[in-house]
Amino acid sequence: MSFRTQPPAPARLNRCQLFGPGSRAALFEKMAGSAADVINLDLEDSVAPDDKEQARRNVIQAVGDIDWGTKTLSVRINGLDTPWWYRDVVDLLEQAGERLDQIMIPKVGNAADIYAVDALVTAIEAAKGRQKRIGLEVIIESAAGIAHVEEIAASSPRLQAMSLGAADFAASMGMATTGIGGTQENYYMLHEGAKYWSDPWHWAQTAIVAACRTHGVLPVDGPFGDFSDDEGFRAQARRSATLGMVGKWAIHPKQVALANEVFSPSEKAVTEAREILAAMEEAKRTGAGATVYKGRLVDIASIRQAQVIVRQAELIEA
Ligand SMILES: CCC(=O)SCCNC(=O)CCNC(=O)[C@H](O)C(C)(C)COP(=O)(O)OP(=O)(O)OC[C@H]1O[C@@H](n2cnc3c(N)ncnc32)[C@H](O)[C@@H]1OP(=O)(O)O
Ligand SMILES: O=CC(=O)O
Ligand SMILES: [Mg+2]
Repeated sequence: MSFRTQPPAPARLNRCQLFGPGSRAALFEKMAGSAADVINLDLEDSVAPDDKEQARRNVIQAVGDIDWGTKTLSVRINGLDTPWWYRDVVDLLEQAGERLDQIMIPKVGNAADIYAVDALVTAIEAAKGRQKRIGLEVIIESAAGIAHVEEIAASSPRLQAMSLGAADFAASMGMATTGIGGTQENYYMLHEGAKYWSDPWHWAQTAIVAACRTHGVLPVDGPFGDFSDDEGFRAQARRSATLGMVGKWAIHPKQVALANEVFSPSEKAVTEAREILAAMEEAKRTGAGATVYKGRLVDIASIRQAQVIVRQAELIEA
C-alpha cells in the first residue's frame, strides 16, 4: 500500500438506484415501495423542458410527503450548461425537507463543476440552518468527464458515488450506437471466421472504479436501456460487479430485483470468504503468511479480498 492509504467508500448499500421522472408523481409511491437501495427522482433528461418547473415542485413535495424508509434519497438536477440547475439546487435546499440525502449532478466535465454546486449547497445549508449535510453524486457521461475522472473523484468531501451514464457517454464520444449499455453488435474481434464480442464500456468502467477507489467514492454502473432483456442486464451487471462496481441503475422497476441479485454476494461466496478468513486466522496463529484453501493459495491479500465480500454481506444482513 502507498503511504497514502485508500479511504473507504461510504458504508451503505447501493446495489440498485431506481430512477423515475420528476414529472410522473404517480410513480413516487411505487418507487418508495420498491426494493431499491437508492431512489433517484429525476429533474433532468426524463423530464421535458415544459415540465421542468412542475417536476421540481413535485419532487420537493415528495421528499417530505412520502415515506422513503431507509433508502438513500437522491434528486438528479439539470446539467450545469442549462438554465435550470441553479434553481433546482436553490429550491431543493431551501424548500425540500431534511429527508433529502443527495443531489446527483449529471454530465460533469471537471472538478470545478462539483466545486460550483458544493459552494451553492454549502451557502444554502448555512443560511437555512439545514441539519443534514447533503451528499453529492455525479455521472461520468462525456468525453470531458472520463478525461478528468480522477480530479472529479477527488473534488469534494461531499462526493458519495459516481455512475457511468452509457447513453450520454456514447453520444459525447461519437460512438456509433443508439443502444444504452450492454453488448454492441459491431464491437467484436474476428478470429478464424468467428465473432468474439468485446465490451466497449470496460475501459470507462475501470477508469471510474480506479478513480473512485482512490478517493473513497462508490462506483456505480448506469442505465441498461432494454428493460425487456433480463439476461442482457444480468450480464452487464455481472461484468460491472466483477470490475469492482457496487451497483447499477434501474430505469424500470423490473430491473431492481436483477441488480439486487447480482450485487448481493451469494451464500456460497460469503461462506467461502468467511472460510478464507478463518483459514488465514489459523495461518497467522502458526506464524504463516500463506496457506492452502481448497487446493489453492491464499495469503494476506486474500484477507482483503474476502473482506470485500463479507463487508457487503454484513451491510445486507444489518
Ligand atoms: C438513459 C439515460 C437516463 O438518463 S436514464 C434515467 C432517467 N430515466 C428515467 O428516469 C426513466 C425511468 N423510467 C420510466 O420513466 C418508465 O419506467 C418507462 C421506461 C417510461 C416505462 O414506463 P411505463 O410504460 O409506465 O412502464 P410499464 O407499463 O411497464 O410499468 C409497469 C408498472 O411499473 C410502474 N413503473 C413504471 N416505471 C416505474 C418507475 N421508474 N418506478 C416505479 N414504478 C414504475 C408503472 O406505473 C406500472 O405500475 P402498475 O403495474 O400499473 O401499478
Ligand atoms: O444519464 C445517463 C445516461 O446514460 O446518459
Ligand atoms: Mg445522461
